[in-house]
Amino acid sequence: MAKYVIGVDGGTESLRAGVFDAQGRPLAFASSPYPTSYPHPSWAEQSPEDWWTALGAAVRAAVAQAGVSPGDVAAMSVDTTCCTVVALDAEGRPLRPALLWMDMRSARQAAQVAACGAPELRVNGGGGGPVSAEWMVPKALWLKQEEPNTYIAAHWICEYQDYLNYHLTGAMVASVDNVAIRWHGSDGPPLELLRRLGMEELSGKWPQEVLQLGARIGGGLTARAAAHLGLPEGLPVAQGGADAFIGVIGLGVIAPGDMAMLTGSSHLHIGMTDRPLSGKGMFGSYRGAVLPGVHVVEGGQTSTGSAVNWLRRGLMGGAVDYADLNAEAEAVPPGCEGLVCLDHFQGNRTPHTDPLSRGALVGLTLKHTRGHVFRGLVEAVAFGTEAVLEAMRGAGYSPTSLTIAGGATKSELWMQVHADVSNLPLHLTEVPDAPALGCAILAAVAAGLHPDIPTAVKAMVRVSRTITPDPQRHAVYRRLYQERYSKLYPALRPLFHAGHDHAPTPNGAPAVEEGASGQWAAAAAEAGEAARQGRQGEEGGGLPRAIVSPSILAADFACLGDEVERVLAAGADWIHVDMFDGGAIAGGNFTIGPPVVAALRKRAPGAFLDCHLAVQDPAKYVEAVAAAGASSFTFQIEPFLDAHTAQPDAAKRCAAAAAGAAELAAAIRARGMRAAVAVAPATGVEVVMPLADAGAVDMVLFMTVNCGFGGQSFQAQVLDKVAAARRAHPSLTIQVDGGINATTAALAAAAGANAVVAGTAVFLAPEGAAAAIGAIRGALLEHLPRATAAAHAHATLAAVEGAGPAAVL
Ligand SMILES: O=C(CO)[C@@H](O)[C@H](O)COP(=O)(O)O
Repeated sequence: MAKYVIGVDGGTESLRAGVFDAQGRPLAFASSPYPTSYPHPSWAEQSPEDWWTALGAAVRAAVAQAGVSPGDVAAMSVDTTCCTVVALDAEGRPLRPALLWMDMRSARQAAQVAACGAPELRVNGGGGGPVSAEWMVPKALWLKQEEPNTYIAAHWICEYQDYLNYHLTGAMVASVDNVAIRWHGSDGPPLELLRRLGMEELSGKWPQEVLQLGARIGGGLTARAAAHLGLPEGLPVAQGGADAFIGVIGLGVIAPGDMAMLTGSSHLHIGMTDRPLSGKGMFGSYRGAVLPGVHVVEGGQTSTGSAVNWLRRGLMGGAVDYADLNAEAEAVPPGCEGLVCLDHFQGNRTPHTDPLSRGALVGLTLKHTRGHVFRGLVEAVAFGTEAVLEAMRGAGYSPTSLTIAGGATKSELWMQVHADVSNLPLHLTEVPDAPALGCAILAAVAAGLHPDIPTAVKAMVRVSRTITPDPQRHAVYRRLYQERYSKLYPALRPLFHAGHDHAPTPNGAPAVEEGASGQWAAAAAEAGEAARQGRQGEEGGGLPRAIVSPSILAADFACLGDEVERVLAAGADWIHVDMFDGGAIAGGNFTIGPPVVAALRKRAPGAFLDCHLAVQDPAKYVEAVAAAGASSFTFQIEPFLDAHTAQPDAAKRCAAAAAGAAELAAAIRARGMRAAVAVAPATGVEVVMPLADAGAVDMVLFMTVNCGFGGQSFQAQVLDKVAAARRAHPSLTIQVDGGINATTAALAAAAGANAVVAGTAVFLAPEGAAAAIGAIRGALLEHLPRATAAAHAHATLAAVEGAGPAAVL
C-alpha cells in the first residue's frame, strides 16, 4: 500500500516540496524558485505558468531525493500564498500576470471596501475594519476599475491555490480557508458586500464549490498533471489553503486555546477558539477556516525580524553576526537599563492597525551599547506580541501556549524573552518546515492514512522542546510593559500623524499598507501620483479610465472638509468643485472661490480637485486657482464665442473662439493644471472639437444641465454631442455633468463618456456614498468598453480612408 505523502508550500519567491511518511517524518525536500519572478518592473506580479513549472520541478526532485517510487506516493496537497489573485479564461489560462498578495495597487479600492459598511466586514476589528489592499475583493475591484476589459473577459477570478489545483485535477474549487479569512466568506459569498460595491457579478467569477481542508479534489491528478509531476494519474489531491494557516496545522495548533506564532521578517499570531469572537485590535474570528466548528483569531506585527535585521545590516553594515549580538544582549538586564523601543518600523498591523506608526528608541544614554539596542528591539517585539494578545484577551480569547516557528527560533534570547513577557510556555516542534508538513497532513487524510485532521496531527506532529516562562522576569516585564511600552504608541502617535491625518495619499487611500515592502510602497506612491494627476488609463490611447467626480455643490458646506473626506473614502476618483461667479454663464449662482479650494487642498493633499469655473472671465482666475492647489481647471467655451458675436461667419466665429480658448488652456497648463473646456447644453460640439483635435485640452465637459444648480434633470439630447466627440477621440477624457445617477451614467457611458460628475446622487444618497459611487462606476464600466471599441474602429476606418479626426464627426 502506498505510504508516503507530498506536501507542497507555494511561497512568495519559490515553491518547496517535501516527501513525508505517515508519521510526519520528512524524507526529502526540494525547492524551485519561480523562473521569472516579478516580470513587471513596477508591481508585485507573478506568472502563473511559472508556478506550474516550479511545481513540476520541485515535486520531481523531492521524490527522486527521497528515493521512493512514485507508486508509493498516496496523495499530495499544496498550500500557496493567500490573496495572490489571478484572472483566467474558461480553460484556466491567465489573462494577465497574477497580482501578488503584496501588490498594493488596490489601496484605494481597499478604502472603498472598508467604507461601504457591509455586514460581512464585521469580523475584523469588531466591525471597525480594516480591509487590506492585499485581500481578494480590493484586488478584484481594482481589476474591474482599472482593467475592465480583463475583468469582463475573466471567466474565473481566483487564487494561486485554485489555479494550481485546477491544473492538477481539472476541478475549479476554492479553499474554505482562503474564502473565510480573506474573501469575507465565512458565511458564504459576501453578497451584500459585493452589491454595495456594484460588483455582484464577482461571485459568479469565483469558483462555485468551496472545499474543506483535506477534502479530495475532483478525480485526482489528470494525465497531463501526472506526466508533469512524474506521479500516477488519479493520485488524490487534497484541498490546501493559505501557507501560514496550513503551517499552523503543521505546528499541531488545531485545538481551542492553542496559538501559533509564525516568525520571520514579521510575526503572525493565529489562535483557535471554540466560539466566534470579534473585538477591537484583532482580526477574525473566521468560522471554520481550518476545521469545521473551530474559529480562528488572527493578529500580526509587521516588523520583527526585519527590525533586528535593520540594526545588524542597515545600521552596522552586516559587520557583526547574530551570535555576537545575542551574546551581548544576554548580558544586558531586562528593561535594557532604561531603553524602551517601539517595533512599528513599517506601521502596526494589530492591535492599532496604523500604517503611519513608526519605530522608536526612547531613553538612550551614552552608556547604552549595541547589545542594549539589540535586546531593546527583541523586547519591543515581545511587548508587541503582548499587545496583540492583550487585544485578543479583551475580546475573550486567552491562549494557553504559543507554538513557535520561523526565524526567531534561532535565538534562545528571543524565545525566552517571548515566554517571559507573555508568561506562556513556548513549544517548538520536530519539523520546522511547518507549511509543507501541514500539507502532508492534509494529503494523509485524503489518502485515508489517517481518518481526520486531529488524528493525523496527533500522529504526525511532535513537540520537541518547551521553553517555560520565568515568573520573576515576567513580573519585571509586566511592569515595563504597563508603565513604558504600552504608553509609547499613544504618546508618539500625534507625531507620526502630524501632517498626515487628512488624506496623505491619493483619494483617501491609506498611505502605506502594512506589509508592503519599500519597493511596493514606492510603486503605490507612484500610482497615487498618477491618480492625483488623473493620468491612469490614458497612456497609449487605451480605454479611458472610468472616473466618478462627486460635485460638492450637493455637500453640506457647513462641514465641507468632512464631506469631501467622506466621499473620498467611499471611492470617489475626483472631487468636482463648482466655482460660479453669479453671472449669466453660472445661471446666476454665486458659489465658491479659490480660498475654499486652498482649504480643501490642505485637508485632502492627495485628492484630484476637478475645478469647474463657470465664470465670464476665466483667465482672471488662473493664477489664484493654481496657487490654491487645483488639479484641473475647466472653463466654459461660451464667453469666447460671445467675444466674437460680431463675426457673421459661423465657422470663423468657432475658429476665433477656439484660438482664444487654446491660449487660455496653454496658460492653465503652464501653471501645472490640466486644462479642460466645458460646453453648455445649447452650444454645438463643433465649437470645442478644434481644441480636442489640436490636443489643446485634456478633457471636454458636456454639461447635461444648464450651469447653476444641482438637482436638475438630465438632458439626454446632449449625448449626441458626446457620441460625436467619442467617435473622433477614442481615448480623450469626456465628462458629463448634471442629473447623473446610475441610470443616466449608463446612458452617458454608452454614448462614450468616461467621466461623470454627480452631486445629488452621491452626497445625498440614502444608501450611502460608497454604494452610489459603486453603482455609477459599475454603469460606466459596463457600457464604456463597447462605446470606446466602436470609436476605435471608427477612427481606424477614418484613418484608412484618409480622413482626419474632425472629418468623422
Ligand atoms: O455644475 C453643476 C450644476 O451647474 C453640477 O456640478 C451639479 O452640481 C451636479 O449636480 P447634480 O445634478 O448631480 O445634483
